[in-house]
Order: sequence, then structure tokens, then C-alpha cells
Amino acid sequence: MATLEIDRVKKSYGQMDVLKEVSISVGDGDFLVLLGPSGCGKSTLLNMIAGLEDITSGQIRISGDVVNDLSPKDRDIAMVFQSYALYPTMTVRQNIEFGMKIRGVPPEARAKATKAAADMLQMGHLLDRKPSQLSGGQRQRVAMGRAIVREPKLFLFDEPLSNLDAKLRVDMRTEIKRLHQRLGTTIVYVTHDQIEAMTLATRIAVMKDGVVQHFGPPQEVYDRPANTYVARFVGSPAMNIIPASLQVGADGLAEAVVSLPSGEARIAGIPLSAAALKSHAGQKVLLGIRPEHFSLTSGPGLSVHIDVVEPTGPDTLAVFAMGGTEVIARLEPFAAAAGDRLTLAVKQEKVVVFDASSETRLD
Ligand SMILES: Nc1ncnc2c1ncn2[C@@H]1O[C@H](COP(=O)(O)OP(=O)(O)OP(=O)(O)O)[C@@H](O)[C@H]1O
Repeated sequence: MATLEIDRVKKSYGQMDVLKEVSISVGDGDFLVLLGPSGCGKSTLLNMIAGLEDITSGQIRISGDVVNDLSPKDRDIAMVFQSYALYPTMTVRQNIEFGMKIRGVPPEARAKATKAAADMLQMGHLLDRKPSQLSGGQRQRVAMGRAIVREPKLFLFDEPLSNLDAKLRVDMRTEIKRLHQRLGTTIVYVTHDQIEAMTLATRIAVMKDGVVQHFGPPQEVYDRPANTYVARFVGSPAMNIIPASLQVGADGLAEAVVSLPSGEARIAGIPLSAAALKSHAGQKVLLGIRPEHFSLTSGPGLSVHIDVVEPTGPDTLAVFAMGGTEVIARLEPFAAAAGDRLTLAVKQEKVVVFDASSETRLD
């Protein structure tokens, strides 16, 4: 078990800075997800934690010890790759036992550790098969089994589910979560899948162009994203980002004025600090409203004109124009058609406000 501190870490390849002063620290037993699109630097950061890439500047500490110059084998970590990296000519049992054999673990102890890992991952019946006789999900389990028997301080996962089909991804996601619950080992996990990040993480670092945009617990990242990039990246459908103007309402709280095809509408009672309200009153801002924070109402509300209705089963997505942009609401299933007028209420206490030019969230 381990704490992990990434302290002002930079990585450059020649002139190109792929990581720009990244600082993240997590506690013992945390599940850290590095989330971002292709090319944002998340695999580079993971490889630096593993010791597979040099650090240009800054420090990485595992349980307080600087590991910058330690070789991968001396870092007490286990890594699970996207490609599984199993030995094709060995059986599952031999694949799992191989590392222990190299380290001189006696046969009885190897057999015991292998059985415990196989039981945990429900693959006892696969031990005598070769990797070519396994499905993708089963290979993934073997790769995880091989990591578990090392009893590392830190598990590193590099997009472990990206080669699996959609159904298996969900099953294996649960398996990884169960593994973390049972072992309590600190995990660093790289993905570009925001649902994986939300479901697995205790801490998420959302990255873009080598910079951490938001580092925090998943619910905080979802509810109060640091900027519009994070707001759009996490959640599906994405958070609506709606141009509006900010005013001080009659009650002294923030109030937004948005344009609708039917005229102007007001959303009152938006939570915003007195300082942010003072500095931005009278200005253009961007409102962040999650699709599920709209609801149908028979009382006063926003009168919208529905362009598209998309029933998903548990709920219905309604698309309409607001603030000159396309907005999506996630509503309880209802009978409506394109062209209908609806009146929608907004959970104003959930609305977040972003500065219009920097696009960072106002407190
Ligand atoms: N050896 C290298 N030399 C030069 N540039 C590199 C090298 N390795 C990676 N890069 C660049 O560094 C950036 C970050 O790459 P990295 O693989 O960390 O991104 P990523 O977020 O993990 O993306 P993906 O999900 O596609 O793997 C990319 O722009 C990539 O082109």
C-alpha cells in the first residue's frame, strides 16, 4: 500500500513539452484515474510512474521515497497493459507464476499465491490453458492475476479495457472495482472513457495537452467542473454550456438572463459567491447546466420549442435552442413530438457559471 506524489513533473521530447508541471498527490488506497483524449500525456505520465520513461524535471514519490532514479523492478509496482503482454507459449498458471519464479519464490508459495489470485478472479478452471485458448476478458483476468501475485504497493493500469467489447468492458470494470475493494491497494488507471473514470475513481485528473485541468473526487469533477473543457468531457450527454448575461436578482442572489426563441427568460437563485457576482454582474457569462437538471413543470418555467425527441428507455432526451445554442434536457419519459412547446424548470442550485473569456468556473 502506498501514497503517490507527482510533484511539478515535466516531460519534454526535444522542443515539445508533453507534460507541463503536473502535480497530483493521492493517499494510501486511492484509485486515481488519469482521464483525457488521445495525446494528452496520460500514458507518458503512467510510464514515468512505472519507471519506463525518464522524468525531465520534478519528482515522483511513492510512500514518501523519491523514485526518479529507481529502475522499474525496484519500485514495487505492477502494471497491467492494454495488450495484456502474456507469454503465448506458457499456460495461464506459468504466466502467473513466472515473475515469482524469477524472484526465487518457492514452489509451494507460488502455487498458493496463484490459487488465491485465480479464486479472486474466478479463473481456476483456466489455469492449464494457453493464452490463445482464452477470450479477451479471460486474458485480461490473467494479466490482472499476474499483477496481484506480486503484491505490489501500487497497481498501474494502462487502458486495460480498450480491447474488449462493450458488454465485457462493463463486466471487467466491475471486476476491477471489486479487486480494489478487496485488496485496497493504491491504483493509477489511464483511460479516455469518462464513464470508467466516474465509476472507478476516488480521484480523477482530467488532462488536456499535458496540463491537469481538474484534479478532484469524481462527484466534484462532475458537479463543479473547473472549466468548460472538463464540463464537456465528463458526462454524457455533456453538460450544456449556455451563453447568458449575469445580473443581481431582487433577492441579492445571482440571476441569469437567457434568450429563448419566445423571448428572454430568467433563472434566479444561482449559487455564486458575493465576490464573483460583484465582479461579473452585468457581463456575459456561460451557464453550465447538466441535462438531468431540467424537468417538466406545470408551473412557471422556461418555455422551449422542442426540435428533437430521443427516448432512451429510462428517460427521454429533448433537444431545443436556448441562448443561441443547442441544449439537451434529460426528462422523465413523456409523450411529445418535435415541434411541441414544453415548460421546463431548472434546478438552479445545480447551475454553475463560467467566465465567458477564460471559460473557468466562477466560485
Ligand atoms: N518518444 C516520443 N517522442 C516524441 N513525442 C512523443 C514520444 N512519446 C509520446 N510523444 C508525444 O507525447 C504526447 C503524449 O503522448 P501519450 O502517449 O502520453 O498520450 P496519451 O494521452 O496517453 O494518448 P493515447 O491515449 O493515444 O496513448 C503525444 O503528443 C505524443 O505524440
